Amino acid sequence: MEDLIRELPKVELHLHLDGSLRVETAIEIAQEFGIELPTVNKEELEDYLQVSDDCDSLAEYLKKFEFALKIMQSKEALIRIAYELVEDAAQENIKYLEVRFAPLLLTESLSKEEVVEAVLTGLQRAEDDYDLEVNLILCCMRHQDPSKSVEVTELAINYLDAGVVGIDLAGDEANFPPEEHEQAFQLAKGAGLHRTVHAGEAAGADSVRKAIDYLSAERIGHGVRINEDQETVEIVQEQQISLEVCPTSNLHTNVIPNLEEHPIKDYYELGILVTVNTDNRTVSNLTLSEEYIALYNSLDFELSDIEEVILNGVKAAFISEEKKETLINEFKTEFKRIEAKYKS
Ligand SMILES: O=c1[nH]cnc2c1ncn2[C@H]1C[C@H](O)[C@@H](CO)O1
Ligand SMILES: [Zn+2]
Repeated sequence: MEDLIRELPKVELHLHLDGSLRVETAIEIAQEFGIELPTVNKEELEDYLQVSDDCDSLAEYLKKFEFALKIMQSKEALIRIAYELVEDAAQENIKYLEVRFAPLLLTESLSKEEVVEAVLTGLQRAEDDYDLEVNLILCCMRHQDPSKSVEVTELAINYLDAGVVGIDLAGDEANFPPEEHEQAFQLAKGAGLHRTVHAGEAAGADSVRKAIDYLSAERIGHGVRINEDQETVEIVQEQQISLEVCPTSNLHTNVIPNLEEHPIKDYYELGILVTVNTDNRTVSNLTLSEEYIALYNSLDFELSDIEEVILNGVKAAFISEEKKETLINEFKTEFKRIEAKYKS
């Protein structure tokens, strides 16, 4: 079953570039550019880039991005890291990928335009070399002044036809409410940019409601805690807001006590459009296939459920209805072929 899951065509919608760089790459870039790291030993550096079992909150989890952000301040680094992330995704048969990052955290020596262009270059080179489509989402950060979110949105609008499809709001949810960023998100909506918001992770259902009401979120990053309020669950159902669920990340930020108690199965059974994602491959030391295997082993998802969740990912993707239909048909054919192969 595990091999079969690895082979299934997949989609990933919630994946942070700065939480997913290869540890070896971090070391090589640091050496090449004279960036100081606490250690150049791979196993030791993993402790700085990966979350430990005793991480007890999102705020603590977010500290794991410090060294990655230091390494990602040059064009060369950004091109390489973006390329390698798509390569890693292609290796587990991801056919459609949305990558996200916060451009304003990477402007120590580059302009924000140079940052976005370097990432797009890396993504597009990998798209040319591998059989998958990739789009980019730019993150606004909760702790930054709302005017910075407007700046990120304007940047996203400039690259709307060049690979950027939407904006996100990320960062410390417990201490910074979403409504302050309303102007940016309404600007995005008016310009035809898609909107996703991290919510219902380190704060409750109220945070999800605000993301929908003030920020016109079409998708919610995580949304684990919507079940704290029945009305919010109903709104998510009625408005067909999709959830970018990242079960292992939720375990690491201490939103759930163990995978078996993750509410994703309840949401799936209610007909909510749940999708499955890794969030941060390096921080959580995880692949998307492993995340699906966890659903199978810990949450009683059957193969048909897993396939349905994969198709939910296509339905929730920030692409045209036409592309969705093409991908859904391709995936269904592949599902049948792979199932037949493993039966025989
Ligand atoms: O799960 C998350 N919740 C909130 N913020 C997050 C999460 N994972 C990553 N981030 C932040 C840290 C990164 O620097 C930023 C942009 O990728 O997004
Ligand atoms: Zn995230």
